[in-house]
Amino acid sequence: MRVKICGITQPQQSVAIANLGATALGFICVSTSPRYVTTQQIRAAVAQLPPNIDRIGVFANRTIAEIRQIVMDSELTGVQLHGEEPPEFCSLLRQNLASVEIIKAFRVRSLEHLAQASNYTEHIDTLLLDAYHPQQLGGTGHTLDWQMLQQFQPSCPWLLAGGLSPDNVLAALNQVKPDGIDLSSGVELKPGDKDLDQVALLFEKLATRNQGGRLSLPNPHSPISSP
Ligand SMILES: O=C(O)c1ccccc1NCC(=O)[C@H](O)[C@H](O)COP(=O)(O)O
Repeated sequence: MRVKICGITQPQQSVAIANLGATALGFICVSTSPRYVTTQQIRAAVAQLPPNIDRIGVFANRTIAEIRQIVMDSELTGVQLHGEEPPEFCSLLRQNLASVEIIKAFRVRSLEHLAQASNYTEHIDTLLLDAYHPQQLGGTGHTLDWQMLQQFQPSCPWLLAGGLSPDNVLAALNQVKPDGIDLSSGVELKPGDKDLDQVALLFEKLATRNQGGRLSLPNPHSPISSP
């Protein structure tokens, strides 16, 4: 299963978190976030990473030209759209960023709202479901209604986000069957400063579950993901 740890700001933490088992790291390119990082900071954070770790830039309501520039300058392998980007925008971005994973974050307000996710699946690589908050775009620490997601089976891979932590991740995965998970504030000391003990605990918990025999699903864009 993919495990993305988001909101990395410190180079030494990015390597440590990859070594603990993360398959993807997220870098917040939204300037209003307390986890915001510049292109220079991302470059420093990804410089020592093994090539199989996905490097995802998180954007909200930016232009294609702006996203493309940051992707190129920061050597990102994926883009996560966390704003109000419509399906047509995702499609155009995909055409402009060949072989870069396009993840559309959906901040779920209700079951009716969740139904709109199907409008995106043919234009993106991966969906991410996150908690809705009227003032915050992400990193809220709020969980989704997992019961509501029990039947959620989109036609593309999807990641579960929103308030996950070592304490609740197994309960979430008992109810919901995503292709991967995304965590930020649940493994933090303070915004942008990850708690490596909590990250280690997360992977210990996930390992107990993996002993049950589930196979890992790699990112199809990863250079070493082919059989
Ligand atoms: O984390 C932020 O500060 C942020 C700001 C603006 C847009 C998106 C942001 N985070 C996106 C993520 O992928 C987080 O990991 C996701 O929202 C889950 O966060 P959390 O509930 O803290 O685990």
